Amino acid sequence: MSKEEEGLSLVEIHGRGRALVASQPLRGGQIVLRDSPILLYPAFPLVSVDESSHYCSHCFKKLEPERVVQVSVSCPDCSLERFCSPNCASSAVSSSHSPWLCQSLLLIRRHSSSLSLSLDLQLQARFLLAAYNLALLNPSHFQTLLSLQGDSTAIGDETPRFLHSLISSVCATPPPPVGWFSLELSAALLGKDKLNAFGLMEPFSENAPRSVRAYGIYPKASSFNHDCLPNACRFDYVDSDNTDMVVRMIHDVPQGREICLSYFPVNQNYASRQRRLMEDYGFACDCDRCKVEAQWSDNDDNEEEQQEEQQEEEEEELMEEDVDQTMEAEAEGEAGSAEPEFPHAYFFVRYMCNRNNCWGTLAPLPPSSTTTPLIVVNVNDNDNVNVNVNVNVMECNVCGNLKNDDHT
Ligand SMILES: C[S@@+](CC[C@H](N)C(=O)[O-])C[C@H]1O[C@@H](n2cnc3c(N)ncnc32)[C@H](O)[C@@H]1O
Repeated sequence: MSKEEEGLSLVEIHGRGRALVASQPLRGGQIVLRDSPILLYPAFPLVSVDESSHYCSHCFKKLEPERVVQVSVSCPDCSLERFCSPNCASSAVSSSHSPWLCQSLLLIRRHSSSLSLSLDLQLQARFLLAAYNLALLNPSHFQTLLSLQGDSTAIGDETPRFLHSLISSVCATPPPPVGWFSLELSAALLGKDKLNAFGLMEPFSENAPRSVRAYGIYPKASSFNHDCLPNACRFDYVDSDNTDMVVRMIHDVPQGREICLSYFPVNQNYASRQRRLMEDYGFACDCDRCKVEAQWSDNDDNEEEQQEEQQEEEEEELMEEDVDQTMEAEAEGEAGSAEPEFPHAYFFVRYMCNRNNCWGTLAPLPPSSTTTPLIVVNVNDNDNVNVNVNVNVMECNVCGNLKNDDHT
C-alpha cells in the first residue's frame, strides 16, 4: 500500500461486497487514494472524427487549436487518432493504440457507419476492443479487470451477442490472446464496464450540460461503494496533470467507518437515485439519507419539485440556526443529534457547490496545501481572497471553484 492508501483497508461487508473502511481516523481533505487507470476509452462515437481530433487519444488532454497544427501527431496507419506529442504517440503504439487496436477500430468504423449503431453500442464496442487489447498487452492488468465486480447478468443477453458477433465478423484477426475470445468473456467484460467505469468529465460550464470525455477503469477506486451522502469524493485533473484519480475526504471520519463515494451528483431526488442505482448498479440503496427520504410522503410524480422546495425550506431554517454544532457532531459520527426530519440538510449547505448548475461536492484542500502560510485563491472567478492557515479552503470536484469554508 502506498502512503496515500495507508488510511484504508479492504474488507468484505455482507450485502455490499468489497468495501473500503478507514483503518485510522481520517481528516477532511486527506487524500486517501491516488489511482491510475488500467484502461481508458473515448466517450465519443466511433465514427466521429471531428470530436476525436480535439483530444489526445492517449492522455486525453484537450488539444488547443494552435497545438493541433503545431505539435500534434496523427497515427500514421489510421490517421484518425491524434496525439498531443510524439511521446504520447509512441507510448500509444505499445498500449492504448496498438497496431491490433488501430486496425480493428478502422474496420469497425467502416462497418458501423452503415449500421447506424446507437451511441451506447458504439461506446461498448470501444470498451470491448480496449479490454481485449489489454489482454494482449498487459495480461496482469487484464486479470485485475476480470477480478472486478460485474458479470453477464449486469448486461443481459442481447448486447453482448450483437457486439461479439460484430467484432468477430469485422476484425481481421480475432482479439487476442488466441483462444480467449468468447461470447461469455465479452458478456462478462461488458458487465465489469457497466459497474466500474468512471467518467472523466469535460470542464464545467454553466451554460451547457456536462459531458463525458473518456471512461476509465480504476482498479483500486472500484472498491468504493456508494452512499447518497458520501464522506469522500474524487477529483481528476486531466488537462493540467494526467488521468489519475485522486480521492479526498470530505470531512473527518472515525476509524472503522466505511468510506463511500456518490456514484452521481448528490442533488438527485430519492426516486431517481433509487432507479439509477438499481438499473445501473443492481442494488437498492439503504443509506441513512435514503432511509429518511423513503418515509417522505411526496415520493410521487411531482416529488422532485416538492423535495426541492422542502430541501430549500429546511436548508434556510437550518442556516438560520446555529448549525455548526449539528454538523460537527455528525462529522464525528454522533448520529442522532441532527434534525430528525432532514438530518442531512447540513451536507448540502456545507458540502454542495452553490455555483449555478454545478451540483459538485466540496472537499477541503489536502492538509499540506493549507499549511502554506498565506495562499491566494480565486473565489467565484472574480475576487481574489487572501486565505491564511486557519481557514479551510474547499475545492469543488466539478467546477474546480475554491471557496472559504465559513464553518471552521
Ligand atoms: C464499483 S463496485 C463497488 C465495489 C464492490 N462492492 C465490490 O465488491 O467490488 C459497485 C457495486 O458494489 C455494490 N454496491 C455499491 N454500493 C453499494 C451499497 N450502498 N449497497 C449495496 N451494494 C453496493 C453494488 O453491487 C454495485 O454494483
